[in-house]
Amino acid sequence: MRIDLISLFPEFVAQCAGFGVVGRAQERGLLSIHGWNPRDYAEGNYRRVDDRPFGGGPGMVMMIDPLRAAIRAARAADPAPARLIYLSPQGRPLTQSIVRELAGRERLLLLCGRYEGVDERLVAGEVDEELSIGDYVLSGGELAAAVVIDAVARLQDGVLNDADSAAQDSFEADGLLDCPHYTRPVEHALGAVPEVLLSGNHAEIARWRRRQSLLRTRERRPDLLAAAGLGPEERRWLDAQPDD
Ligand SMILES: NC(=O)c1ccc(NC2CCCC2)nc1
Repeated sequence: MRIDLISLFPEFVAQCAGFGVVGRAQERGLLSIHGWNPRDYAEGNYRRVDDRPFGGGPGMVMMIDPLRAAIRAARAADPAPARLIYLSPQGRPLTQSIVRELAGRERLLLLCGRYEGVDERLVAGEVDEELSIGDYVLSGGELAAAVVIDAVARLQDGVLNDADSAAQDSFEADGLLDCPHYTRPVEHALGAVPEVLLSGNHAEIARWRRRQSLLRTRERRPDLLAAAGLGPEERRWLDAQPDD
């Protein structure tokens, strides 16, 4: 997958994407990230990329033309078509199902705003989709872009060495919260490991993990439980079994 970032700080996002599985994905050519800085396309000796907002008010607004030129340069750098995604609190809330959909694309163009945002005519005229990583305001879209890149990159074939780990991620499998995880030592001052996980009985372990996910989801995020489409036997099972 190819990802092009339009940002005043493209190196910021490239740095974030340089670690762990995403960094390895780049080393292995499963993912390539390219930065395009609107300042490189700004006119005048001050290379202006922002200006004061019409109608007054605090802060600055990113101007159309430097962004538009950077977008054009990014599109021209590769023949593969791509939809332009703008990261902002006004966007569609990002979910794992949207991540899965994005992960299937050949290419992503991510537009990262700064200041108070970008001129609305650029959004209306050039942006194909607006996405939000959550209901809070950041100083720039770069961190949101880094989140999208991480979530999408780990789903690329060959990125996670044990493919199951991605498939087993609760949001992956069924939209539920993840079950608890344990590792050595078995005994610890902070407590012991649930016996079932030491039993080697894989069917029983899978049942226990599923029920833990269900219990946790009901407890912490009942809204997700409703959307998870549980089978009737799981509902009975969830209500019937005592906590172990
Ligand atoms: N919740 C988010 O996904 C998000 C994205 C961008 C942003 N800030 C940017 C948007 C335009 C200027 C700064 N804040 C929050």
